[in-house]
Amino acid sequence: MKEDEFLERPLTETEIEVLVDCLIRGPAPEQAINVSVNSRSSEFDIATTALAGNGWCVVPNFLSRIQTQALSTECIDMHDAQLLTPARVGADRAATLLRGDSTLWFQPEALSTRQQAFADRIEALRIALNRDLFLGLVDSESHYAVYRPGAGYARHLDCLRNNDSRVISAVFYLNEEWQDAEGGALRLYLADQSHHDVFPRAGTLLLFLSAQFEHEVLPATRDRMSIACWMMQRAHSEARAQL
Ligand SMILES: O=C(O)CCC(=O)C(=O)O
Ligand SMILES: [Fe+2]
Repeated sequence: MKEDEFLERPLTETEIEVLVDCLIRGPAPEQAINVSVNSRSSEFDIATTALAGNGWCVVPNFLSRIQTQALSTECIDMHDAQLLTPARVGADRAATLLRGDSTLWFQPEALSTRQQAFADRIEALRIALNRDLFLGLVDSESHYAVYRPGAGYARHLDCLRNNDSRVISAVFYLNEEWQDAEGGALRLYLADQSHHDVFPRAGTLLLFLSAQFEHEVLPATRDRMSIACWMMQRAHSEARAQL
């Protein structure tokens, strides 16, 4: 294949895997040529450009339909088994007025196969964001969230008190055949005082800068499932402590 031809089309999944692999581990000798040719091009180019311009973006079909359905089933099963617990806001145990979801944090050392598929994609995205936007993201954390009908999350910012480590908020939705009339939009408040509603359709990933965008989860008429994820930089307080 000619090098120009290679650059003019999006990368295949295999090429992306190779690229990510090389970024993490360094290229295997037989992969080195392709990777150097493609080091500025990835399937997340549209997302990183939009994020750089607007501070937020929507990535459709972040995982395959089968992978998304598998996560959705696992989330429902874990919810039915009462493994999710009512979320808290900071140290407040009676926060249900502000926030009505139940959550279960992913355990990085004990991910299910389906959670691993999500974590691998997030890792590829984290690497692309660092490469293209120099965000210095070192880690991520994720949890399942279920909002029962009528539950929401009042307008808020995702930054934790006394901790500036969260840089990117990423919300991945797990709801098949969601209808707008069922509500449940994530309302993102924009700098010009307008807002943008993102409906929680299966396969959609919403990304936004955690410190810049207040947002709110509107109540829905059916169960609403998602994976909420944050990509983090080293907290400045932590960095200072290590100096
Ligand atoms: O589920 C969503 O759309 C957003 C959830 C959220 O804002 C949060 O967990 O901080
Ligand atoms: Fe949030």
